[in-house]
Order: sequence, then C-alpha cells, then structure tokens
Amino acid sequence: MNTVIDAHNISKVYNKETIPVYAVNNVHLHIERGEFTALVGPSGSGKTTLLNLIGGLDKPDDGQVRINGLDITGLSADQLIDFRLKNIGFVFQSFNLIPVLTAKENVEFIMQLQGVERSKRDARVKQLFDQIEMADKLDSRPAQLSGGQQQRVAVARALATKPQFVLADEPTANLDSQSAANLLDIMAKLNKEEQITFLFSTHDQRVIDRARRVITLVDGKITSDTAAVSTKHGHAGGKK
Ligand SMILES: Nc1ncnc2c1ncn2[C@@H]1O[C@H](COP(=O)(O)OP(=O)(O)OP(=O)(O)O)[C@@H](O)[C@H]1O
Repeated sequence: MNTVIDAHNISKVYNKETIPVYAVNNVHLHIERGEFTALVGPSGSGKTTLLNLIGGLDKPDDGQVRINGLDITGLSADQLIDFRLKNIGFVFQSFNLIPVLTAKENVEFIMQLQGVERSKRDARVKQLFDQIEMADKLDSRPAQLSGGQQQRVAVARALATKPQFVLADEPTANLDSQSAANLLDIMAKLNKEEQITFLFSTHDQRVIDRARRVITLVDGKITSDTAAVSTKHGHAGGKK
C-alpha cells in the first residue's frame, strides 16, 4: 500500500450561521500512488470543494487530510503555500496561464521560485514539452495557443516540480472533443509511464470512460466508488 491522499471523515459546511450547506459531508477517501481517478457527480455535489480540501486550498471544518502521512490540516497558511508548491500540481478548467509569459516561462515559473538552477530548469522544461508534444511552442504566449495547447502547458506546469499528485478540476470543460481526447492521451501516458497520480473532476463522459476508478459524489457524500476491471492495482471491478 502506498497511500498518497488520505482524507479522513472530512466535512465542509458553508453558511453555518444561516441555512447550512454541507458541501462535503463526512467523506472518507484514499488515493494510492499511480491512480488515474475521476470524481463525478451533479453540479453542486461538492467536487470542487473536495478537490480544494485535498489540495490544501481550503480547510475542512471537520476531519483530516493526510498527504503522504502528513496532516496538512494542521499547517499554517505559510506552511500550506510551501507544501502546495512542493507537493501538489493543479490544473484548472480555465487554464490560468500567465498571459505575458511564454509557454516555457509559465512552466519554469515555480521552479524559479524554488531556486532551481538554470541548467536543471532547462532540462526539465525540455523533457516536459517533449511529453506534451509541444517542443515547437516554447516561445509562444498563451494567446497564440489553442485551448487544448494551453491546457497541455498547464499540465506541464503542474508537473514541473515533480509533485506527489495532480488535481485537475474539470480540465476538459473548455476544450473541444478532439483537444479533450488529446489532453487525456497525454495525462494517461504520464500516468502510465511516470506513475503520476491524477485525481480529476469531470462531467465529461469521454473523460469518465478513460478513468480507472470513478468516485461519485451526491450532496457532498460518496455514493459509489467503482474500479475498472484489470487495472495494475488489482482492483477487481465493481464497488470498492
Ligand atoms: N464559497 C461558498 N459559499 C457558499 N456556498 C458554497 C461556496 N462554494 C460552494 N458552495 C456550495 O457548496 C456546494 C458544493 O459546491 P461545489 O462547487 O463544490 O460543487 P461542484 O460539484 O464542484 O459543482 P460544479 O460541477 O457545478 O462545479 C454547492 O451547493 C455550492 O453552492
């Protein structure tokens, strides 16, 4: 067992003083290294809230989130920023690239913040742009790239510092079907060849079909957790 994410009975309640909304309601979730898992559920079911709690962008009202055994709910705001930089890659539906920077600079940015020396940065950037099949677009600015290309750069940025896992909140929501399929191919390849752990929320059935495990949230609770047959993790299929 190599648990990367261990969310232990976590809850998040909005509007506590008026009409409380249990956005995440007593959720228990384990993610093992190397998973390729989709979080699905109707609009408002709590997917973004759960990803934000796991990624340390928000704190639960109850319960604990452990990443590689470390309880991140106990960290201060500054410690969390540092922890996120070093351990978690984020991909958002709106890409969130910095418009004035080139694709290369967007990917390099966090490594620069971390003081990674130039030769190591260059080597990592080259490797990542080969992996996202965009070695010819290093110097393009986001506005010169298609949505699919921008999202591939966002995936490269998320991976630049070799995080423990990548959280992707509806990564294909703003992509046409061909770009979505291409992004999924790249994510699946990175997962298979480099054992990068992906947890992504989605409404997109084609994305759901590519996942090896599908977790369904309804009203802030996990209502089903299904693994595909014959994954390398030995999940036998059906309900976990
Ligand atoms: N900052 C907030 N203040 C109050 N309520 C919130 C806040 N953020 C989310 N909620 C509520 O929490 C619930 C879960 O929202 P969340 O965004 O996590 O759902 P979701 O499954 O990601 O939805 P979608 O698929 O539409 O993005 C919803 O009822 C939402 O209205």
